[in-house]
Amino acid sequence: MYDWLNALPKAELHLHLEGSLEPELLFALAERNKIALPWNDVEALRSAYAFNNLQEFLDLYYQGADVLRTEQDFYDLTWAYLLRCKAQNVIHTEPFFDPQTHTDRGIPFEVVLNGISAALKDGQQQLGISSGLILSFLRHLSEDEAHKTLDQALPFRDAFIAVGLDSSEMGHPPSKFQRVFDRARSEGFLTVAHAGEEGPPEYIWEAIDLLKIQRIDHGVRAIEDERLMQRIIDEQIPLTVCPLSNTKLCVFDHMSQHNILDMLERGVKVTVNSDDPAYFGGYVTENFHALHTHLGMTQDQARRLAQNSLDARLVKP
Ligand SMILES: Nc1ncnc2[nH]cnc12
Ligand SMILES: [Zn+2]
Repeated sequence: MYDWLNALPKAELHLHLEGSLEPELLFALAERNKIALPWNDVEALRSAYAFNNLQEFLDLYYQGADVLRTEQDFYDLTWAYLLRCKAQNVIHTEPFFDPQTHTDRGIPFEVVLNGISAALKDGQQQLGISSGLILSFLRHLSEDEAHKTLDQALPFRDAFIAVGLDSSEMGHPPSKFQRVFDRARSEGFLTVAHAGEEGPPEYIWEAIDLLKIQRIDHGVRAIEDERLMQRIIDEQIPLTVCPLSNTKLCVFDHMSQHNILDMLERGVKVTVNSDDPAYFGGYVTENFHALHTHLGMTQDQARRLAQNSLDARLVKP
């Protein structure tokens, strides 16, 4: 089944480039940039990847991103991810990057963007993988900070298809970013937002009604609100679900409790994604395979999930 799932053509719609930083590359970049690390080796770092919640993961994710300093570093990060896409027949990807994670450390916005964009262009030309980049605001920071990031992005507007919202969800509802999302939409960007990963269904309502999103990232807590479920089904609002992430971050205690196939069978446009594969133990195929192993996902269900990912692209082929 693994090989069959791997060969299925699919799109990835929820992937943080910073979360695809494998420990081996993290160590190589630390050496290249002469940065001392608090871990002795790759194994010691990997063994730190045990999380009780989103925040514990984010603390390590931001620490790991500190090795990314130069345009070449961002190129290498993105290229390594695109090679994984090629190996798993991901024919299209719409990755996130978090500019504030880097600009707050003094890395110029253009350094980050140039490295990523050059790799995405090579991915199209050399690997045949199409893409659309999503600029994600960090929700634990202020809306003013997000406005400044949007200002920095406007001269490069052709490099992005959408803005998104990620980082610590609880206490940072979508409504906090309504004005900057209004502005982004008026500048021609599409919008997506993480909502209902750890946060309540109310945050999903706000993402739909206030941020006017095209897709919900995660959204698994929608199942707690029947009226919300009907809305998502009626309007076919896609959810970019990340099964391995949800179990690693204890959103579900075990994969056998995940609700993605229940949602699929109820007519929700759910898709399968890897979120932060270097930290959660697998890329897209591993996520599909876990659904087969623990939930008995059939080939027909896998085909529908893969088709949903192609249908839910923001960049139409
Ligand atoms: N799963 C996730 N949720 C929120 N912010 C993130 N940043 C990277 N991964 C994330
Ligand atoms: Zn995410």
